[in-house]
Amino acid sequence: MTKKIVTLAGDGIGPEIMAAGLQVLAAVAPKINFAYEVEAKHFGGAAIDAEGHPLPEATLTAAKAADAILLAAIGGPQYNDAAVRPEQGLLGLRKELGLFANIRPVQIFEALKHLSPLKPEIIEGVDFVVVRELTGGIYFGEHTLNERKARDVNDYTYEEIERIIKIAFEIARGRGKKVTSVDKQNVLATSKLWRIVAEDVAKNYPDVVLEHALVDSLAMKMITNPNDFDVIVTENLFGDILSDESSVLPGTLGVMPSASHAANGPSLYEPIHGSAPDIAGLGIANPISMILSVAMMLRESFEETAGAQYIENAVNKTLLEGVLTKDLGGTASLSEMTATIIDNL
Ligand SMILES: NC(=O)C1=CN([C@@H]2O[C@H](COP(=O)(O)OP(=O)(O)OC[C@H]3O[C@@H](n4cnc5c(N)ncnc54)[C@H](O)[C@@H]3O)[C@@H](O)[C@H]2O)C=CC1
Ligand SMILES: CC(C)CC(=O)C(=O)O
Ligand SMILES: [Mg+2]
Repeated sequence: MTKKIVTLAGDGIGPEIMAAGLQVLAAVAPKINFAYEVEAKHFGGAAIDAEGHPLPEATLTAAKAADAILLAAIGGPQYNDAAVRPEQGLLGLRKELGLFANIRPVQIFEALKHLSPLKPEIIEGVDFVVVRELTGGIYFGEHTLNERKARDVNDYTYEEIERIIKIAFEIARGRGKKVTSVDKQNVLATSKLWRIVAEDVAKNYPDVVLEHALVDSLAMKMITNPNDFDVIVTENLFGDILSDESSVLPGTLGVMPSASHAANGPSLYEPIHGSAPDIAGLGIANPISMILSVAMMLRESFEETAGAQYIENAVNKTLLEGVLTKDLGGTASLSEMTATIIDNL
């Protein structure tokens, strides 16, 4: 049956990397007999410009009816002082679709080892997953701002914490059997509850080791001892920051994909980075984050493991051949890298 994929290209480098991701999908589909149709929708700043809202009704309706959603990136400095910002569309979409579980894998491609700013012996074998809670916490609490005082509310219910911790344990069960739950339990009430829930959930997973870590020192250990981690689970804000930090291990945000899942309904796949306004339109963005998001979609929404593997192998081969974009210290353009990945499929 033909699968319906809704694409949200968004802003900045978004349209460039989305085009690359779709070219790779089109090239791999015949190899795996994957039938799909694409419906492109306005989203983020592009939707504000076209329709006056970052998440137009038609976009939301199409996303809800999709089999999977591909999102590139949104945002840009031109919206910094706007009454409505692209980021509100992103948060709104996550909330509307109930995409509470954001999975951000961190792996080091063989070819990238020598490009990492860290010593090869530190990053050798690194393979962990950041599981970020995506529809609660401080991004979704009340925000008030006046000239002399501002306030952002961070709240979590037991159930919101429980469902994301369960996801982390399920993932850990299928891999290294270790969960590192990250909080700021020495200060925050939400973190005290987080730790209690983590302990409760752990009782149902005797085969998985649970450890707790405070977010400040964890941020340091992620860089000095990245091999200590298997599955890291944490709240929305900490997960946002820690996952960007984890991109230092491979050396660039440009190779970092993600998947976001709901209890029911379509999943969404997107790079972890933003719209990179500093390089937008130059044709030099690294498309791998988007291309690997396509691979995650094939594997996690459509059980097309072979298709995902074709893409991942082609990316690895391309990097080994030394076809590198500027963020990786190379001179390849986005289109040269995409074409080489397609040749290597
Ligand atoms: N999911 C989304 O759409 C997200 C949107 N944003 C938005 O993106 C805008 C820019 O935010 P920044 O803080 O600059 O973060 P960013 O992630 O867009 O860029 C940070 C740095 O990484 C580089 N970079 C990112 N992706 C790259 C790629 N594929 N290839 C090569 N280099 C890449 C950029 O050039 C920049 O130097 C803001 O409006 C922000 O709100 C930020 C994060 C996520
Ligand atoms: C608007 C932000 C919450 C987007 C972001 O930084 C992210 O999802 O990683
Ligand atoms: Mg982020």
